[in-house]
Amino acid sequence: MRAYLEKEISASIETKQKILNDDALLGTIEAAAKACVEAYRRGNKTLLAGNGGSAADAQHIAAELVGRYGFDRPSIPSLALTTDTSNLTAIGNDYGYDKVFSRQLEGMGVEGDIFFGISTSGNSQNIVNAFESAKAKGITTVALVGRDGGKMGQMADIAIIVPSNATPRIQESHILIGHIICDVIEKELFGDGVGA
Ligand SMILES: O=C(CO)[C@@H](O)[C@H](O)[C@H](O)[C@H](O)COP(=O)(O)O
Ligand SMILES: [Zn+2]
Repeated sequence: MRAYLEKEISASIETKQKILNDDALLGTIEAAAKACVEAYRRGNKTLLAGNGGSAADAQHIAAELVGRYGFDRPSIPSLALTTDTSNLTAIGNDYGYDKVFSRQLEGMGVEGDIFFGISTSGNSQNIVNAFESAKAKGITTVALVGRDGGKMGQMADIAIIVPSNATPRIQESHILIGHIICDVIEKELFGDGVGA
C-alpha cells in the first residue's frame, strides 16, 4: 500500500514538474490570466463549465472569485454553469444534455466575457457546443484540458493542455492552474499585482 501511495503522489508531482518546465505551456496560463484581468477591467465576467470532477473545479474557481481567494476585497463576478439544477434539468430534458452549457452561455454570456471549458479529454460535447456559442457571441474561450487537447484544444482561443493522459493527474493540475489564475486576478485587480 505505502509504495502505491508514493507512486501516485510522485505521478502528481511529475505532472506539475512538466508544467513548470514547459515555457509555452506557462505562456498559455499567463495569457488566460491576462485575458481575465483585462475582461474584469472593462466590466466583463468569467463563466465556467465542466462535467463530473471538472464541474466541481468550475464551481470551486467561481467561488474563489465571487467570495475571496487570499484576502478581503470586492466581489469579482464569475458564474459556474454547473450549479442551477432547474436549468440543467430543463435544458437537458427539453434540448438534450449536450446543450446544458451552450444554452446558458447564450442567455448569460455577453461579448467580452471569458468562458473556461474544463475537460480532461477535451471532447465533452456539451462544452464543445458551448465553445461554438461563445465564439458566436464574441466571448473568449479558454480550454483547460489534458491528453492531446481534444476538440476543445483545437477550438479554444487559449488552450491550456496539461501534459498527462491520466484523468486524476490532469484534474489535480487543473485546480492548481485555476487557483493561480484566481490569485493573479485578485492581486492585479485589488492588490499590488504579481510582477512581470
Ligand atoms: O472526476 C472524475 C474522474 O477523476 C469524473 O467525475 C470525470 O470528471 C467524469 O467522468 C467526466 O464526465 C469526464 O469528462 P471529461 O473530463 O472528459 O470532460
Ligand atoms: Zn476526479
